[in-house]
Amino acid sequence: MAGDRQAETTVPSEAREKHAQLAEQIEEHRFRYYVKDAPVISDAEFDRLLRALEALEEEYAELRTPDSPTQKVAGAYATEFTAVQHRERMLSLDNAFDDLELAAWAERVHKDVGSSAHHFLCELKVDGLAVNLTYENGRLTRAATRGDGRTGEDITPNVRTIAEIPDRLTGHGVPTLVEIRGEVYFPMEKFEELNARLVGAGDKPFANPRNAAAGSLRQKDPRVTASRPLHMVVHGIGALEGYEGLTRLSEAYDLLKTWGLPTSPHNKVVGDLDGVRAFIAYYGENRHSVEHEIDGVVVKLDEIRLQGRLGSTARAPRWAIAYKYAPEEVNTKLLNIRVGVGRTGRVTPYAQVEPVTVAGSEVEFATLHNQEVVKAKGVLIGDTVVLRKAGDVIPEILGPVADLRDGSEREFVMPSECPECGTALRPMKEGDIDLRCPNARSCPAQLRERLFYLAGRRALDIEHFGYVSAAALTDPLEPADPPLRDEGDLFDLTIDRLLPIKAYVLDQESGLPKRDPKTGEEKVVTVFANQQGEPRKNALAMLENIAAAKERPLARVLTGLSIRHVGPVAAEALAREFRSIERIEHASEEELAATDGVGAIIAASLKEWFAQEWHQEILRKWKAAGVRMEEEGSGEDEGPRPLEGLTVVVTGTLEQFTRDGAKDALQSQGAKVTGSVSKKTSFVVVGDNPGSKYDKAMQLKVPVLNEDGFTVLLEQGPEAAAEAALPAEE
Ligand SMILES: NC(=O)c1ccc[n+]([C@@H]2O[C@H](COP(=O)([O-])OP(=O)(O)OC[C@H]3O[C@@H](n4cnc5c(N)ncnc54)[C@H](O)[C@@H]3O)[C@@H](O)[C@H]2O)c1
Ligand SMILES: [Zn+2]
Repeated sequence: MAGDRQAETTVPSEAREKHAQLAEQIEEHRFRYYVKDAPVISDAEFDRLLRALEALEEEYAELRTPDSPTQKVAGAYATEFTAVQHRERMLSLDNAFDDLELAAWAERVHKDVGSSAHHFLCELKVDGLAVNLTYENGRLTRAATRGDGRTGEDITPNVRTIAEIPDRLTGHGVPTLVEIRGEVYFPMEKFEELNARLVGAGDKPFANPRNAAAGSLRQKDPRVTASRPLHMVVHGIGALEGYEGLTRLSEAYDLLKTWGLPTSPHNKVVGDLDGVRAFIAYYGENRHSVEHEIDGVVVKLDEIRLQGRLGSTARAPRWAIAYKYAPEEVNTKLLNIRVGVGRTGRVTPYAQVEPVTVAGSEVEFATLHNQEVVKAKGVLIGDTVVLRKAGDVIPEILGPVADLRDGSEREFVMPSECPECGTALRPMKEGDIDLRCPNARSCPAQLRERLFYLAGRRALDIEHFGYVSAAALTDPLEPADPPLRDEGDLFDLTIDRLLPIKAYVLDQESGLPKRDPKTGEEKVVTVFANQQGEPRKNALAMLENIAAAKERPLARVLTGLSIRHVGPVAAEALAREFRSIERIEHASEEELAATDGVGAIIAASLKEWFAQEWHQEILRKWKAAGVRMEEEGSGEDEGPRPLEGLTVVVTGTLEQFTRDGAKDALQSQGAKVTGSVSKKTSFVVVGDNPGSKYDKAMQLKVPVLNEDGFTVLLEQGPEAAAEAALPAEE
């Protein structure tokens, strides 16, 4: 035991203790991850533990014994399954967490292969679990998990339920024996559905899709596996007998594909490190356009002979490396589930979590969509949860870490009353899942959100009018009567009304008052006046900008009214077609619905909106204040509108006009342009390849104009055009 004594003399006891502690923690987490399919920490946290262990071993080489977790293929085989030997070992992969580590690996590969020409094969790192499929004379005879790399768990009956995995290899050159390595994964979009089913049956939900894949495959009863939407993608070959002449791994994949195995369409061979970098950058950007979750890119030496020359360590091949992307999943505590009230009164639960950093930003809130989603996800208030932030998408909660529950967690109950105004919540229509606060006019939350939107970039674009102003003007602490009862009063604001206002500083994301970080008290400010009671600069600028906003184009005014379903695009279409709010109001539902980019839902919503008396009052007040109610040039002074009252459909390709050009030409003379042909259509203008609208016109005997007839319409008016119309088929 001389070695031991020597080690004791050089390794400080704290380091040794630290090492033992870390190793034990790591083994514990591996057991939870590989055997129970229920990890309690995130992968990023786990990787940190492993890196800490590696760092210690870097410093004190004596600690790097063969049984250290850094030296083994992680994993185990549970006694519930029959243990099976892999013919060739299944290895793990070394990781690179940044470009420097990647370059260092490439450098070593270059050195080791010497002057031999070589290529890099880039693959996606599929986030699932590894399986080993043994085919003998083309028949699937065994499927196993990775286990500890030498011994895995027999899951043959389970794997047979996966449709993508062939029972028999077909095609030319099928070998006498081959081990196929691949990853089984669970698609993200089916994940919530699975958890909903599990929770419904009183079972534990999974924390994320990776655990769901592992848990679904490692089932005693293969019928359970069969009920889960599992997929597989091939990423390697183990033992191979009875096939000669494979030189490149990329070519081997092509061959496997001809045998019927599910290979990845994303693999790419590149000549140098810059090619690898480009691949990494591309999938870093397009991570979510892939059919499975990925946590990185695996780079492999493509030449099989050179792979053999580089060999493997006890844990991983030297000829491959896994470049890890920034993690998108973290674990955090679900502190509370609150509900927020949106611009249209929709009440949505959202999660308030212990603040965490994920994908580069600090997250404190995550949407939960509606009460059914909360149930489906199976999360309880007080749970540790997996929080995911995928790219620019708003953060979401994937699932709970059920193994960490201590019994103090409680279920979320959807409130029956609006948290801001106390009105009883109800669905808008029977059968709607979403609940709404029906107090649209004066619910402080709805009014605040509407005003904020109205002042926003997509609508009136009023500078210096932000979330705090919206809240202060509609629901101040003082004075008792707010300067705005609703958005109708916006353009009548005066500085005198603003100066006395005191209000909370509201956080836009949660709608909750911000707190002073020192005292913890809710911040109250005189929003528009300084300490001397004089107007703040911003307040004066805001008033100026409100006045200027009266001149915004009609589409923006329309957008700002927060009519359900009428966003900037529909508003634009309506403004172009009808050119004034009055004409929109008086148009029939059919006319509205026939407008390109509008449709039946928006038409119905418009009708509903105009029918409300308080909406009419907003329009009256805005009009009196001088807000633009019609498109520029749509008034009396506009010149003749010889096509007023006509409805025209344009279809097919014209020679002299683009589609928009034809539309503008018609609309500038007062015609209405719609997208579908009906009995009320005055003319259908047809270019080349007109399609079904032409047939419909013929059927309904609507006059059809070719391009010449169209010119007649524009230059000489409807009577002359009727003469120039194509003869209707009898
Ligand atoms: N949260 C926890 O408690 C916990 C515990 C243990 C492990 N883990 C996580 O598991 C991972 C470590 O596991 P590991 O040792 O299997 O290493 P690894 O996942 O980093 O790499 C090896 C594995 O990658 C898979 N893989 C996916 N795509 C591949 C491709 N195209 N080519 C080759 N292989 C591909 C293979 O299954 C292979 O076994 C880490 O992400 C770690 O964070 C987490
Ligand atoms: Zn309300």
